[in-house]
Amino acid sequence: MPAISFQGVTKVYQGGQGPFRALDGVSFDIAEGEFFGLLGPNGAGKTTLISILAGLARATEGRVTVMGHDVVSDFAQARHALGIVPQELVFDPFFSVRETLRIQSGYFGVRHNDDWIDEVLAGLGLADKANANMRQLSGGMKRRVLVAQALVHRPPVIVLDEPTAGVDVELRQTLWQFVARLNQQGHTVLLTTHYLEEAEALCGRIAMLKRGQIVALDRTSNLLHAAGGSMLRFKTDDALPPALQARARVTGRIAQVSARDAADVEAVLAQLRAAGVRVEDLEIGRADLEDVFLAIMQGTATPAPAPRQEVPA
Ligand SMILES: Nc1ncnc2c1ncn2[C@@H]1O[C@H](COP(=O)(O)OP(=O)(O)OP(=O)(O)O)[C@@H](O)[C@H]1O
Repeated sequence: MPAISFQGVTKVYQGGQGPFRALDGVSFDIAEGEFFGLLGPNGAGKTTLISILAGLARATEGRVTVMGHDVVSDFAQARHALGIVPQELVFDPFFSVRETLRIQSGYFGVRHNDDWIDEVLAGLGLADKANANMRQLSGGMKRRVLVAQALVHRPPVIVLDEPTAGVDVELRQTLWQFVARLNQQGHTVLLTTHYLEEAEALCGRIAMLKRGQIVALDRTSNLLHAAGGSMLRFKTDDALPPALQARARVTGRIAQVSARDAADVEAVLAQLRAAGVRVEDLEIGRADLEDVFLAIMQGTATPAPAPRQEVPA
């Protein structure tokens, strides 16, 4: 049984300019124990998909289950299996951190869970703030409490929606260490993020969403591999020869060209030389997830083979 299953999920919004398909037949499964990344540019439909998963929005068509529970017909069970860390901060300022977490536990019918609350507080670097009032906390500390709140009922499936937007490096590290530990203990994690290096470091598989459709879904290592092994980056004032233009990304004076392997790197350099392109500050590096992401979003890469339902190792 998958931890999360999206089956033909379509969402049509009725807007001023007629109906708009924010999601168009999204289907994929996330297996139990996976650390899964959902990436996409602004407006791709990530928040819409997460809202449907959380039971906050209804799919126009299709079905979503969490640990086998339908998010519509079996809402309470599905919601209980989920720990969702939302983007926005909403708290009652008069309660302490511990009270806030106890109240949240109560919503899920969980009591006498102070040992777990202590573990979560320690894991998130909040142990010394347990008795502080919410209004005394900095924005970053409040964000940690938000994560703690999502975890009080020990959900098997943890959903992090842009959890590190505008968050400092220290919190990002604390958060990732803790979430990685929970994942090792068997919790399934679904992460949406704009920080591609985070997704690359943490996620075993990644789905990329573009205009409401899944355009790539594979193991992170396969996506990186499919993008071509290397990336040449250099500065130039000259126009690239047409053959290279087609596979280059140019931003101002900076050009980036992907290459499959060392022989291909040689071939690119030879083409530049033959065309008389003057190159400065040449660097040859490994393609990273950002390269993959941009290539797929711009349609210059063959995306990884159509969504595969591959069970993680
Ligand atoms: N309530 C709504 N009514 C009409 N259109 C909507 C509504 N909510 C979202 N949309 C549209 O659906 C599309 C997908 O939005 P969504 O918020 O899911 O994208 P996203 O991938 O989460 O983007 P971001 O990274 O900016 O958060 C967008 O074009 C958005 O304008």
